[in-house]
Amino acid sequence: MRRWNGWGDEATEFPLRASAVRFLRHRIGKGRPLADADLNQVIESVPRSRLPEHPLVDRSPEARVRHARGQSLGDWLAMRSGQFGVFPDGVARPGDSDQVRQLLDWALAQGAVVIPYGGGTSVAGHINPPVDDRPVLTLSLGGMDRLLRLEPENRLARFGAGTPGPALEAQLREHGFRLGHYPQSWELSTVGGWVASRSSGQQSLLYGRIEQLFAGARIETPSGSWRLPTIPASSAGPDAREWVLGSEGRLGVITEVDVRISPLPEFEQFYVGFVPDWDQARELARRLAQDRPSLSMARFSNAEETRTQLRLAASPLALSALNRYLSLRGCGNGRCMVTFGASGDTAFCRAAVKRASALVRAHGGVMVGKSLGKKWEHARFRSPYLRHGLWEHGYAVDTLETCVEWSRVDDTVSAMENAIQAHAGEGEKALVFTHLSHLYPQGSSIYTTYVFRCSPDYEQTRRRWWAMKEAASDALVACGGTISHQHGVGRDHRGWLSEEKGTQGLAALRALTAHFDPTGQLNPGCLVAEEDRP
Ligand SMILES: Cc1cc2nc3c(=O)[nH]c(=O)nc-3n(C[C@H](O)[C@H](O)[C@H](O)COP(=O)(O)OP(=O)(O)OC[C@H]3O[C@@H](n4cnc5c(N)ncnc54)[C@H](O)[C@@H]3O)c2cc1C
Repeated sequence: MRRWNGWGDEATEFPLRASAVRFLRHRIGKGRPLADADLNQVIESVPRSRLPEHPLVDRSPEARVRHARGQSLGDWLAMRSGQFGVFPDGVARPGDSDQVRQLLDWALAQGAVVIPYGGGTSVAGHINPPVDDRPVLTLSLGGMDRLLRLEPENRLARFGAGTPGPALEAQLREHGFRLGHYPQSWELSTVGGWVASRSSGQQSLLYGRIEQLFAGARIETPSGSWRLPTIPASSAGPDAREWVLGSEGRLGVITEVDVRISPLPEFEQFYVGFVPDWDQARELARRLAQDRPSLSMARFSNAEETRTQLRLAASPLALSALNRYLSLRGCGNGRCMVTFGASGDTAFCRAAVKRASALVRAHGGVMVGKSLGKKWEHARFRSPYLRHGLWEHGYAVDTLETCVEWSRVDDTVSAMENAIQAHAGEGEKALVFTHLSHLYPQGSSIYTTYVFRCSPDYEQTRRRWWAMKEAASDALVACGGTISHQHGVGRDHRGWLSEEKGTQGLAALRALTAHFDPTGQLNPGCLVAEEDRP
């Protein structure tokens, strides 16, 4: 069963090793565990629903609790403390596009706010019901999780928008295909959510971001139904698919998604190497992005991330043997971990791996065999469970991400990390570390994680979290970065959108939402603010 107040399945744990707890205590102080609220108490606090009965709408308090929050740290603190603030008035679970149309028309007639809900894995406040005089209906697409059409010749597949990653890949695998879109939230996030929030998967180097995989859709909007055809390419004006990508539930409910698929790879393996320092790691990343040696993924951890990841994952004995070996091979304390993978035709992949390994060595580095690569593959979707292990020991964790040109990478990393550290709180420290993992010839995404110990109470912990997030967001935007490379805008990042879109761009975005949703009932406050409407 899915956890009501955290990540993933209740049966899956990721406890911290004793050596990892010692490491955290040494770096940021002894953790301060906070007491968790009880589900039954939270259920009792849910007010009466303001929606009338409907056969497809569940108004039970438990369903409303389970759909009230996403997965940002702010959401986590709200769920753990039991201080939710607002709950949706009902949760609808349609089984097909016609039922979505029916529910949307019904909700619009009730004057209700409608929040499209995929997997609820948003980390930017996308699906949180707003404080509103109108009732709120959360429209969960989870029942629409099937392969609807397959066109092998055209390498196209159509899915119900609520299909989560594992179900999507399993249905394609039966026919010898894959999508290849693997965000870390893959276990729970859905194909409709990926499109609506412009997601990027771990193997974007080969398969592309969701923009490259998204071919067409059916969308139920307040203004009517809309089918986006799967034309491979067109010069007939702006591409309407771009309006839907990143629309965050503001234009309509995506009910069916057409995606571009690939044959299952003949070969797929992941490898780990180390280079002596960050300058080498960043230059190697740039070289790989610009030479395009046909890898499917590549990730470059800075020295702090390398240290922390190995401390959390490896036994002290194995770690000290590895460190000794790396030091002997010229990768001392500043060592940075490089993870890369190749997928596809065997001969092609072997050549790509050979070339990438040679580049690691050319940057003073060393490859360490396949076992660490296998470990990465095994843990790639398990790491979100680490949040639980940290929380039990009194530590909170959050991430921030952006994308900048290569010439700005170093300044942006420093600005983000310093801003977080400077706002960790009086007498407090944060453990801050960064990696580059989505590479483009022009630049790279930057992904920064920060771990800090909780304050003595929830409110202080929340305030410190927001101070760090706000300062780092100001810093990354000041460096010319986007407020989000892959997590989207939601409600949490809205304040930083104008720097990227400009006055004209924002006005056009508002006009677009007003066209599809003239009465402002679809996910108001997400992406752009209501009061800013023309
Ligand atoms: C641990 C963790 C790791 C993550 N890793 C990644 C990562 O590697 N890459 C990445 O890109 N993101 C990542 N994310 C963020 C998140 O998973 C993505 O934004 C994902 O695309 C959201 O999908 P979802 O189905 O959960 O959508 P939801 O969270 O349910 O919704 C997100 C937004 O999309 C809208 N929406 C959802 N479905 C529809 C629909 N059918 N029609 C219209 N609007 C819809 C919602 O209204 C909302 O505005 C991560 C999140 C977590 C918690």
